Amino acid sequence: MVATRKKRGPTSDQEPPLKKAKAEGETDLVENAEGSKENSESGVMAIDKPTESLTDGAMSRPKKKAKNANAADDMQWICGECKEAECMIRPDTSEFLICDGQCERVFHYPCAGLNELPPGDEDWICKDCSKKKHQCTICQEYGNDDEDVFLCNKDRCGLFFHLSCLEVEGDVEVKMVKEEEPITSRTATPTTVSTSDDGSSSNNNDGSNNNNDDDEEAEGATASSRYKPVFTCPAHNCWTCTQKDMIEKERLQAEADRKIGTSNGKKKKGKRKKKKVPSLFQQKTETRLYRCLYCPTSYHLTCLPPTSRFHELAVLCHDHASTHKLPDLDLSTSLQNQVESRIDKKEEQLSGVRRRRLSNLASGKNSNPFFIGIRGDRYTKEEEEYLQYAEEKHDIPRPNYGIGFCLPCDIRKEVNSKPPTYKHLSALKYRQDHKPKKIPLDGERCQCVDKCADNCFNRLALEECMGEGPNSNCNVGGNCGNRSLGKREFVKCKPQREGGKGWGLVPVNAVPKGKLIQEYVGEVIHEEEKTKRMIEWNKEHPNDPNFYLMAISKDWYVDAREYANMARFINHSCDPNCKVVTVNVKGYKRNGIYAIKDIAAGEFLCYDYKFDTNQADRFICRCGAKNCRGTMQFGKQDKDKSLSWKEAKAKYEVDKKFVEEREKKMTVSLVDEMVPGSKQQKDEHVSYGPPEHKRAIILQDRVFLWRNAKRGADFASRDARLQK
Ligand SMILES: C[S@@+](CC[C@H](N)C(=O)[O-])C[C@H]1O[C@@H](n2cnc3c(N)ncnc32)[C@H](O)[C@@H]1O
Repeated sequence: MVATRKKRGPTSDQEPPLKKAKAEGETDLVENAEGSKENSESGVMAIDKPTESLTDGAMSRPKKKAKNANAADDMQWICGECKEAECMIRPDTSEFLICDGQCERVFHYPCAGLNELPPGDEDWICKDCSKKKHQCTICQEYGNDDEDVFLCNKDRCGLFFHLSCLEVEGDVEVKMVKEEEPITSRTATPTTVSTSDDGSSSNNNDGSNNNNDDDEEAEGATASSRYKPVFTCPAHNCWTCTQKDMIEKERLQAEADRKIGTSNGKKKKGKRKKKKVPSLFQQKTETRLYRCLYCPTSYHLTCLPPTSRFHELAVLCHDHASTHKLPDLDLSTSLQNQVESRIDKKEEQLSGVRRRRLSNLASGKNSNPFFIGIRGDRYTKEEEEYLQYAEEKHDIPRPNYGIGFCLPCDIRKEVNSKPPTYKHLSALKYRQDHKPKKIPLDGERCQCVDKCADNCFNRLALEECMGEGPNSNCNVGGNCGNRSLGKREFVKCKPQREGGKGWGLVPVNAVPKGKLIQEYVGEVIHEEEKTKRMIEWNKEHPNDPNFYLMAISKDWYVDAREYANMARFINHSCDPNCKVVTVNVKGYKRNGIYAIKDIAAGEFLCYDYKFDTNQADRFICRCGAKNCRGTMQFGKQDKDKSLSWKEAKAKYEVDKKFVEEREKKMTVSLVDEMVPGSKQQKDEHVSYGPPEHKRAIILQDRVFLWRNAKRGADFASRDARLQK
């Protein structure tokens, strides 16, 4: 996705997309794998001087393109609404809109509720700015501007806060200034300072001021009309650096180092005095901050704690890393990925010389204090020697990303960072108070001899065999072959990123057709609880695209959002290699995911979600299959494909004729072999499908055999397929 950026004022200290990042001491950055400046189609870019900064990035509407647009104009940003670089509603949408109001956020225009881009030469104000209501960046609750929530005073920050939330956050100084004084005076001297000694602000949420010094002035006027809180929000300080104990540790370490230096007598007479290097924390105050996509927590690049997550588009702070999702990153065009593959390539070339990985060579000196062993911004002496040696002796040119090349973190670890966490379950989790009723098994014993295969009665009735001996429903017993869900005979799988769909699941080894892969487990909840959870989740996470609810029986659902196993990662495809089948195991319905094709090791598993929704457009499918119906909703394609009455009748006639002819030809009756009981009963089984008393269960489980058996549909074409 490519977009152009509207020219804005000078930079502040926020720099959301890491893609445009330059770390401390880093030289101007990166070229693509071929060494040329990155082309704009890829969304990956070369950066000269990032001249501006916005919380969620900024793009122009077409006519507002910056006059002096440079290479930095072509870059990806994150939409303030959907928190993605790519628009989910209109994937072909390549342009962002920037709000000309106070928030200055950017949006995909469909996410801003527009059908088309407004004219480029007119100002456009987002919904929140026009209503003068914004979300508090800490608690996410909406409030009226300048009454409940207040804008951070820092130039072009755009974030709003409740004063009470800032108080909880701590360390934020709130000053009250008279409204008639220009608030924009970033230089304005506050008339009053109302923070108490313990650091807490004495302001009320409505901005009123209880400070006695100002009682006189405030008399006769409502405080909110005269005073306004002025503060710099936490987004402008590095969270790590403001942890006092760390600063103290740094100070002690520096003191200890100084003492060792002096006692070793390193300062020799006559030697040129070494330039004083500022401490790590002093250095950092000059550098940019990277703000969490969901809160004001910001870090220096070198201060990102291991519990945060990030890639070149965005950062999730230590609080949001496990509960929120990073924007999708196209690995094929990812800057980090490209740089890493160049390192790999270089290492391969050099492997005859030395086999050690560049990334293992990092010294402590400039390395990230949180990621021990990961280089900061320079090659170490050893790396320098190594590259020089390769160049001189083996004529291998130095990588042209140059010495200053720096990656914010170990690339693979971050780009392919861990899948979202959930609480692992090995079986369905029922609620004590509210549980589905046990559904008795049919009670008929199967007639299988060595093995219960596809023609086992229990299997056909979507029941697993259980027990042994006379009371069992199985003629074989033990390892009959129709007990895999009960025995949890699952296939070993691992989660893996699946482009455009978040995380997916792949089997470690090849899986033959028909095999059970995993069970879809989670909390078993009733319809009412499901509705309640959906409403709550949508309210709290309006942009979360992931759904984990699966029907298990009438009015009962499995919710795999919080409690689950790996099956929760299996994505949808319109041309699936798996299928979900609801099976009765010892009286309880369970959803097994079975292979319907031979599946190679490492091939993404997928089944048709058949989403029961009337919002087809909200559930856009990106499976890429030839027969993709464009949505994960069920039925759209089926409706299009429905036959006309004439066609249906013609088909029926063909089928009828086929069955009649086949019956005449049959020398051995399949019925006699397969179905127990008298001739009359057998015919009934075959002509009318399973017994009538199973009708409800079978229809509920969508066993289409029932309909087929009843109507005799499409036998001719099925037979033709089998013959093939
Ligand atoms: C059960 S989750 C699957 C795991 C999910 N990808 C993740 O990262 O946790 C279902 C969600 O995955 C995404 N998804 C699955 N298949 C998809 C597809 N074919 N196209 C687009 N999104 C898909 C959708 O957001 C969907 O709501």
